[in-house]
Amino acid sequence: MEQYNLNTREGRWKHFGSVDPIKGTKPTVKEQMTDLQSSKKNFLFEIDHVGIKNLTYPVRLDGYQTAGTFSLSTHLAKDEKGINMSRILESVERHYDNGLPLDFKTLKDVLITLQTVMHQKNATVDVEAKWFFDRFSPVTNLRAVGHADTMFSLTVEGDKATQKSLTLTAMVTTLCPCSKEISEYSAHNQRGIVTVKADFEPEMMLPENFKELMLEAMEVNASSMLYPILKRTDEKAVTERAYENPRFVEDLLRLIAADLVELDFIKGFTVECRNEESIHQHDAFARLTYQK
Ligand SMILES: Nc1nc2c(ncn2[C@@H]2O[C@H](COP(=O)(O)OP(=O)(O)OP(=O)(O)O)[C@@H](O)[C@H]2O)c(=O)[nH]1
Repeated sequence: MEQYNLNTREGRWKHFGSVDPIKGTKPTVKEQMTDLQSSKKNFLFEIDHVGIKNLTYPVRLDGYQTAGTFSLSTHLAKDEKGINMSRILESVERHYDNGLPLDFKTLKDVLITLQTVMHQKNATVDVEAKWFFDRFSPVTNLRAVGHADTMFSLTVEGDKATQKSLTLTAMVTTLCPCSKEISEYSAHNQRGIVTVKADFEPEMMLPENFKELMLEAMEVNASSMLYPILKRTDEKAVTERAYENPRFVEDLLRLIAADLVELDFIKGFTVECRNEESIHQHDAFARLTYQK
C-alpha cells in the first residue's frame, strides 16, 4: 500500500482516498466551451418564469441590515434553450451596497438590469425579509425593536413596472367576544396572525410611510397590539384594552378590510387572519379579497 506524507495536507488527502485529476479532453477555456444555454431552435414553448429561488442575500430595510430570501426570474423565448443564470447574481451585485436596499425603486433597477443582460421581455422579483422597527410600550413608553414579515413583489416589462405588491404579516392579540359574553370571569384570548397582500398601481409613487399605514390597519383593529417590552403598568393596559375590544376572527378581518379600503394607494387586497386558538389544538381563520 502506498505511503503518503501525513504531515502535509495533500498527503493526508491522498491517504484518505483523493486521487489526481485525469488529463481531460474537454476545453478549459471559456471561449472554447459550448454555450448550451444560448442554443437556438424551436423548443416548443415559451416559458413564463425561469430563474432562481431561495437565494439568501443581505438587504437593508429602514436602517437594519437583514437577510432577504429572493426569487428572481425572467421570461424565456420559445427559440432559446436556457437563460444564463449567473447573470442573475451579477444583476443583484450591480445594485448591492452593503446589502441590497429593499425598496421598489432599487428592485426595479435590478429587474431592468436583469431583463437587459438576459435579453428578455420581462423580469420578476419576490423578496421576503424581516422588517424591524421601533415599538414603544403603551404606558411606560420604553423603546424596543418590533418586527413584521414583508414580501416585496415586482415585475417589469421594458422600463415600466407591470405588477407591484407588498405582503405584510404581523402578530396581534384577539380576545374572544363569545367567551367574554358567556363566562362569569375572564375571556380566552389568542395570538392572531394577520397577513395582508396589497396590490398597487405599478407605476404609482407610494407614500413614504406605506408600510407603516398598512401595519397600523392590521394592528389597531385587533383587541391589542403586541409589544416587546411590557412593565406592569403596560401589562395592565394591554390586558384591559383587549377586554374592552373583543374580536372574532371575522370582526378583525372586516375591520382591517375597512381601513385598507380607505388607503388610496392600495388598489386591491387580500387579507387573512388566523388565530392560534388557546382553547383548541386547531386555528381559526378568515380571508377576503377586495378590488377597488
Ligand atoms: N439555464 C440553466 N442554467 C443552469 C441550470 N442549472 C444550473 N445552471 C447555471 O448555469 C450557470 C452557468 O451558466 P451561465 O450563466 O450561462 O454562464 P456563462 O455562459 O459563462 O455566462 P455569460 O458569460 O454571462 O454568458 C451557473 O450559474 C449554473 O447555476 C438550469 O437548469 N438551467
